[in-house]
Amino acid sequence: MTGELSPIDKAKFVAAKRAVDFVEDGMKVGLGTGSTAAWMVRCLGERVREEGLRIKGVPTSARTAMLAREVGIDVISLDQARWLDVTIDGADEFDGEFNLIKGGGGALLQEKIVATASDRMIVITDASKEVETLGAFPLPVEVIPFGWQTSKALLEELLISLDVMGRETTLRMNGAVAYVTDEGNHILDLHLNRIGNARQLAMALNQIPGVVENGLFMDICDTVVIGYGDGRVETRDINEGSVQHDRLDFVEADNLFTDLSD
Ligand SMILES: O=C[C@H](O)[C@H](O)[C@H](O)COP(=O)(O)O
Repeated sequence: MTGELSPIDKAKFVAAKRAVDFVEDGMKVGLGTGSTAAWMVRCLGERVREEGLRIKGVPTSARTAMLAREVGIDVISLDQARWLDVTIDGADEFDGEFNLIKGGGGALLQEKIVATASDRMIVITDASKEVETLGAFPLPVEVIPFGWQTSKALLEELLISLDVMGRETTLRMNGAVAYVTDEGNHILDLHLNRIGNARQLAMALNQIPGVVENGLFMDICDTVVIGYGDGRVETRDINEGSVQHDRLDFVEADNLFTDLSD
């Protein structure tokens, strides 16, 4: 099966594999959402089964909860956990200061709450997600369904007042109907190209009535683990200012591969 993995999936796998080394016995762990995070959940499940690692996992979506249970992780809610030792999650973009765009998979709200309630957030990613300036990836904004078109209009006015470059705003669709998040909300994707002042935009977006949360994760991520298709892994830590390199193989992906489409 490993022979069929694309270089990008290999990169995601090795990043996930390295990141679960940070999880220790007894920890409460936030479990991210997305294709990269799904590898991490599988790798963590393997440690639970093989090493008897005792952890509690707090999933950030219904799909992650299902996968976590499938691989043998003890799942609890954030309210049961209250505070977490670490959260490991993917990202759609990250910059040099470890600020992120997340929510490409629609899970940004639970992801932000869980990551913020953690001592440490580790992002796992392939190298393609690194950017100089955030914004090439459309920025997801979660809005409540009631009056979403009014929220969209207010949001577009805000972008003009902040002089943000690209201003196209699209309602995320699921086939012919509006996409609905785990919390029953919709997502507006902002096609901005380049976000000059992400900090200012993140704060201003959440002031708009109807906006629940936005996909800018500012000052939340501590560590970025970058995987490469040839098995190399780079770990950057913002607090220690360190960069570590090593190399993993793909053998274990054979056992862990279940459903890449997550
Ligand atoms: O809502 C989804 C999450 O923010 C994901 O972590 C993000 O979209 C990255 O997903 P993937 O690992 O599939 O590229």
